[in-house]
Amino acid sequence: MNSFEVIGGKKLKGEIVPQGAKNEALQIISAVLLTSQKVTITNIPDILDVNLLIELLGELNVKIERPQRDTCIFQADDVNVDYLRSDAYKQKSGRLRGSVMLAGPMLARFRKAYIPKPGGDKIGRRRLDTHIIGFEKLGASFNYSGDGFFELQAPNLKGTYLMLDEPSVTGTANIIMAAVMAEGTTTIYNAACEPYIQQLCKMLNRMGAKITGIGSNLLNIEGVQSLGGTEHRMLPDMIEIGSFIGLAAMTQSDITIKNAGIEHLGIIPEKFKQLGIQLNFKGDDIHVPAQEVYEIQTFLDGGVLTIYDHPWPGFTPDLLSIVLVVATQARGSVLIHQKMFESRLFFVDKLIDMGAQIILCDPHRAAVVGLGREQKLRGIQMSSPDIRAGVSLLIAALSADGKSVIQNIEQIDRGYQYIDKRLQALGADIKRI
Ligand SMILES: CC(=O)N[C@H]1[C@@H](OP(=O)(O)OP(=O)(O)OC[C@H]2O[C@@H](n3ccc(=O)[nH]c3=O)[C@H](O)[C@@H]2O)O[C@H](CO)[C@@H](O)[C@@H]1O
Ligand SMILES: C=C(OP(=O)(O)O)C(=O)O
Repeated sequence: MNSFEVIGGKKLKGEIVPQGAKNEALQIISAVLLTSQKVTITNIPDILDVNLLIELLGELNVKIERPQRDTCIFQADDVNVDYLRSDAYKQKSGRLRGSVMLAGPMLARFRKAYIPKPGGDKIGRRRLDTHIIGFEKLGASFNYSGDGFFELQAPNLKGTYLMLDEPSVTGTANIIMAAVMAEGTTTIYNAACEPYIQQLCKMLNRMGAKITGIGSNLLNIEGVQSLGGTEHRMLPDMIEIGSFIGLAAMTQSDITIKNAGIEHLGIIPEKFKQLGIQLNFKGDDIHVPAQEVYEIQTFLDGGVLTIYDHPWPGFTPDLLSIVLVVATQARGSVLIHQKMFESRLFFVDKLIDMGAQIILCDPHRAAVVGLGREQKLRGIQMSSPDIRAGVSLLIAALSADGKSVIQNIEQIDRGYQYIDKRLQALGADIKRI
C-alpha cells in the first residue's frame, strides 16, 4: 500500500491542465461494445479505474490499439461473451463501479449480461435497482444468485416508457445503451442529465443512434438496427477542476486551470464563489488568484449557508468533501449536507485531528466553523477512505503546518492522474513513499 508524504504550508503557483473525465470515460469506453466497427477515443485519463475497464475489454477479446497514452482505438468485432461468467471477471470488475455499465451494451448487442457486485467507493449503500428494473422493463429477465451476481437475458428488447425511480447516473447510461438497439421507441423520464450522459448520447447519435431530449431529464430513443464506428473526445474532468479550485484557495496559491470546459461546469463555480473564492474566467481557463482570506456568504436573510448535493444541474456529491475541507480555512460558517450518500462524511474526524472546527451532526450533515486562517491545520498521519475524501485530506495536508502522511492512496490514484507529479510541478512538497 503506497502513501504520500506531504510537507505543508507552501504556496503553489502555475498552470495545470485537467485530465479527461473519469466518470465520462467509464461510460464511453463501455459503449464501444455496441458496435463491431472501430471507435477512437481521445483524452482518456491514465487512472486506475479507467485502465481496469480497458483491461476488462481486452479480456473480453475487444481489440485495442493505444497509439498514445490518452488515445485508444477499440474494435469489438469478436467479443468473448462467456468471459463475463468467469471468476476472473467477477474479481476484476468488483474493483470499480464503472464495470456495471458493460451490462447495457452487452444486452443490446449479445442479449445477455452478467453483473457482479460492482466496486467503487464504499460511501454508503449503492443499489442497482434503477439499472435492473430498467432492463426488466425493456424485456430482460434476471436471476440473482444471492452473492451480488445478476444474470440477465433479453432475447428481445422492446422500447417502452420508463419512469426512473431516481436519476441514477450509471443507471441512466446503462438503460440508454440497452435501449439504442431495442425494437421501437423508449422514453426515459427522470433521467440523469449531467454533461457525461449528454456526451454519451451525442457519441451514440454519431454512431447512428436516434436519441432526442439530450441535456434534459426526458430522453426519447428510437431503436435502430445497428451502430457504427466513431471518434470521441472526453471532456475535462469537472471533479478534478473543482478539486484544483479548492486546492488553490486552501493553500493561498495562484493557479490557472487551463482548458476547463467552463460551459460544462454548471453550478460548480458558483458554489466555490459562495465560499468567497475569487475565480477569473479567461477564455476557457479559470484563474484562481492567491487570496489571503475568503469569506463564506450567508443566505439573503443572513442565515448560515448550506451546500448540498442534488442530481444535475444541482451540485455533484463528488465535490462536497472538497467544499468541506476548503471551508475549514474560510471566514464564516457553512452546513454541508450530503444527501445522497450516508458514509461520505466520516473523514472529518481526520480534519478535526488536524485542528479543524467541524461538528458532525449526523452521517449526512457537518457544520464547519471556518478558522479564517487565524490558526493553521497541523500535519498528521491519516488514511484515505475514498477517492474524494482522499483528495480533500491531501489538500488539507498541503495547507497544514508540518509533515503529513496519507496512506491508502490507491483510492486517490483511482481518479487523479499522476497527481503527485502534477502537484510537484506547481511547487508542492509531496512524495510517494
Ligand atoms: C462511475 C460513476 O459515474 N460514478 C458516479 C455516479 O455513481 P452512481 O451512478 O453509482 O450513482 P447514482 O446516481 O446511482 O446514485 C448515487 C447515490 O445517490 C442516491 N440518489 C441518487 C439520485 C437521487 O435523486 N437521490 C439519491 O438519493 C442513490 O440512491 C445512490 O445511493 O454518480 C454518483 C452521483 O452523482 C457519483 O457520486 C459517482 O461518482
Ligand atoms: C464516487 C466516485 O466514484 P465511483 O462511483 O467510481 O466509486 C467518485 O468519482 O467520486
